[in-house]
Amino acid sequence: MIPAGLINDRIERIARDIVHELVLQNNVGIVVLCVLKGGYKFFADLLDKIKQLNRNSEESVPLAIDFIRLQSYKNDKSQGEIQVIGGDRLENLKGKCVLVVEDIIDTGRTMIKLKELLAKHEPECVKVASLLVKRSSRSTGYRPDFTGFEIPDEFVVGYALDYNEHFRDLSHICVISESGKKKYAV
Ligand SMILES: O=P(O)(O)OC[C@H]1O[C@H](OP(=O)(O)OP(=O)(O)O)[C@H](O)[C@@H]1O
Ligand SMILES: Oc1ncnc2c1N=NC2
Ligand SMILES: [Mg+2]
Ligand SMILES: [Mg+2]
Repeated sequence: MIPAGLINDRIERIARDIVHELVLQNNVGIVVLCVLKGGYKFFADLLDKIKQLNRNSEESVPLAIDFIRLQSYKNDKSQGEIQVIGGDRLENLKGKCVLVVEDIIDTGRTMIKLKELLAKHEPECVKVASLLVKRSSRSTGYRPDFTGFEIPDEFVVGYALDYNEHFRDLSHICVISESGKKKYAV
């Protein structure tokens, strides 16, 4: 389990790393791209921290935001096929530095698919921040540029992570029990 307080502290640290690496060393516009649905909590809290840091530093860079919805999980398994369900048209990413904000990298398929999609729009650079990275044998080995926590190969919910759309509203990140998986299986 990762309690909300620990998540908050870790996001403060990641925000600092991102501001140093991305915001201060960039002369192109930055677009922060939220990967819905699971990424929305990390996205909102991370943006708040980045804005706080921006306010305190003399130079602050305007951050544009964009959303894309990608779906591939049913129960606790990736369906292999990543569906792109709506989201902004990504034309305005051309020449920009894109910061992708995701909740978790498990097999890595979602991120690989997203990077392919983004490449078509010729961004200046793509950096990925994921709150969680799962150490799993199913992983393609993809690693994001910024990571919150490395977690063991367990299915977790809460803080916008779901199991068939349940438990996104939990404040903490918890491992779902076998009985919970059975009860909410589709
Ligand atoms: O690395 P992967 O194995 O691809 O798994 C990670 C992705 O799967 C989940 O999304 P999901 O398909 O559950 O959609 P959701 O974000 O709407 O919950 C999660 O939010 C990541 O986007
Ligand atoms: O542990 C997880 N919890 C929620 N959603 C996902 C997970 N792994 N890949 C997608
Ligand atoms: Mg997702
Ligand atoms: Mg999900």
